Amino acid sequence: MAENKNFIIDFDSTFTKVEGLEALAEIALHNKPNKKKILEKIETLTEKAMQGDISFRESLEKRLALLPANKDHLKLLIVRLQKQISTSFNRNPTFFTQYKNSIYIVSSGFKDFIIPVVERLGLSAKNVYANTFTYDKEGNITGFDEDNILSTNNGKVKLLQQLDLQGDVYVVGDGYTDYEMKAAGLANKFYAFTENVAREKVMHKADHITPSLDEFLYVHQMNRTLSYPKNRIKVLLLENIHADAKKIFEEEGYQIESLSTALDEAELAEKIKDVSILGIRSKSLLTEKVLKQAKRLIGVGAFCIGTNQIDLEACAKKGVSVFNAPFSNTRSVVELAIGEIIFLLRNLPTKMQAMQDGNWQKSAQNSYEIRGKKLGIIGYGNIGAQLSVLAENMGLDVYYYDIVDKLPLGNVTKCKSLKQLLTTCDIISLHVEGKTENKNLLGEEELNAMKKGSILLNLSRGEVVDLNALKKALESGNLAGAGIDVFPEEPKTNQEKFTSVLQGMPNVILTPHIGGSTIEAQENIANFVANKIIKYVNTGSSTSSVNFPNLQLPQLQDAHRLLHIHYNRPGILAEINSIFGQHNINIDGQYLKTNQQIGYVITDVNKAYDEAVVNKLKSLEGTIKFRVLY
Ligand SMILES: NC(=O)C1=CN([C@@H]2O[C@H](COP(=O)(O)OP(=O)(O)OC[C@H]3O[C@@H](n4cnc5c(N)ncnc54)[C@H](O)[C@@H]3O)[C@@H](O)[C@H]2O)C=CC1
Ligand SMILES: O=C(O)C(=O)COP(=O)(O)O
Repeated sequence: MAENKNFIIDFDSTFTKVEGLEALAEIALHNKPNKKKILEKIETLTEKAMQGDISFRESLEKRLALLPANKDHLKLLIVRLQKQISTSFNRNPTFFTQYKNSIYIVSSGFKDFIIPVVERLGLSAKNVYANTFTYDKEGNITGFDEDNILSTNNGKVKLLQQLDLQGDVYVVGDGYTDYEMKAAGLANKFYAFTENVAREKVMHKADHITPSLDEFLYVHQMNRTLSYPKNRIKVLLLENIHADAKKIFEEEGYQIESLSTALDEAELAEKIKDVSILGIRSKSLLTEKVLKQAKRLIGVGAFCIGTNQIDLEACAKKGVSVFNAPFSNTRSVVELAIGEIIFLLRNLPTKMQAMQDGNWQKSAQNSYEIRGKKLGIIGYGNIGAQLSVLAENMGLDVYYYDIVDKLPLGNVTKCKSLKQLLTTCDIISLHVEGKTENKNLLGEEELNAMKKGSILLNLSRGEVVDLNALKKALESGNLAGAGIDVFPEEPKTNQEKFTSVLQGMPNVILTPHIGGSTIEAQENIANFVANKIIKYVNTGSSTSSVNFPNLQLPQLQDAHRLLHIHYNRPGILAEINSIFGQHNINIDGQYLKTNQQIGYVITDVNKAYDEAVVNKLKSLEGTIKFRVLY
């Protein structure tokens, strides 16, 4: 209850993102030649006092002596600080209006600039306890009111003793002097506020570290703008995902752990326990066994195209939405395939190795142009279709085979069967997904059906080709070469050894699953997937999720959004709406989509609703997950 709680809030680097005196020095020293040096001295003095290394009085006296500021500078400072109110403070205006009489700004800064800033969030001057400047006749700052208790050492403690507040006292601040109020027994708890600056020494003393005001309000179960503080969302990124993803999640306020390798099942099962968002690439297997341990998982990002490494159904049944990047690395795969086709038709792998060994093999034997050759693409999806366009432009005659009806682009010829494609083409390139049905799609029989002297590319998934059969086909001379980027068993890290039956074979290109490994692709993937996940967390929007019904949702406006994920069974929407009806809830908007496993219902309701509704929705039979957004 507000009447029993008092909130002591620091100003510099807590209420605002910056230190007031430092910002004032920036303004006052504008265009002055010694600006940098003086600013550095002022910052050092501030930091020393904040860390508790020198007395506050000493720091203040020294800082003001360095500061040639006047009232005009102060006016500019106020405008600047009003724009630099901490993000999470600005995000929670109702906290300030609702508790304005119980919030005290206690600062060693100066009322001259604090009051006009805190008034912006509805606080009044009478609840601001801070120092005041003294001025000369021209309005230059000459010093500070030395009788003010806050200008003395231990000033905040003495002030709080004088205030003699009744009820609980909670201190929120970033400095050591804020902690001292708790240490003196004058506050129940000290919350180290780290949104703008995180000081080890202060955090170490805190009862609770609060990376934003949202966390403080969440802990106290008070009225707030965000239902769940973002700093509580833990993200685990594996397999060297591009640094942009970490940056994007960090800017959103999430906690990130980033590893360069994949983890095995047992390691991942252990690590995933408190993770809300998992980011992986093609190596990490996300099995049902791992998912059993994932108590807080909301979303998974496959920072690649393939999702065969993820048990998508088990994820859906756990209410975990999975996102991938279906286009971002397609061009990179296509470019590598084109390069390999040229290399293999010119017999380059063999010739290059000979040069390395000191053998000069100038000859046109076994070397061909790609122009006019027949390229057969298995799997005419995003990669296959793009390859067909580029290859056709380079003069290849393109054929494709797909199990799904696909629009042929350009002059491409569609084959009715895999056999037709294999027996027609000089080059076969695989671009199918890695589902179980595609295991050994090209085995002995299919490889034998290929034209004599043809070449094979596999840049899709390792299991799709039987490598022992491929070895035989190469040895028999039926196949003249192969480019293989993916393998049934791939090392988890760059330190692990790689072995394959194809090692040492002539005219074979072996690459370490790098079809999509270009700077451009990795950067695009990081941005695409990270933003999709953030949108899902913030709005519930599941557009382009690979295992959830896709719902594109409007921006939430002055409403609560209730997200209900359930097993897909008849009648559940009616049951949900009957709960709303029983509680007289006004529905602003409702969105429903189902897939084979699950149903996803999103209901926007007006602000006021009974908590009992949430409990009823959560306990409705068939419920998998329930989230409230506001
Ligand atoms: N080497 C690498 O670094 C990379 C590998 N990939 C792999 O390439 C695969 C394909 O990527 P996209 O073209 O973006 O996927 P996509 O989903 O757009 O296309 C796959 C196509 O294969 C077809 N298909 C599936 N099974 C088939 C079969 N048995 N016979 C004929 N057609 C079949 C599907 O109907 C679909 O049209 C990914 O699933 C991934 O495994 C993707 C990116 C990078
Ligand atoms: O995008 C895909 O499916 C790939 O195979 C690329 O995987 P990677 O991100 O390189 O582990």
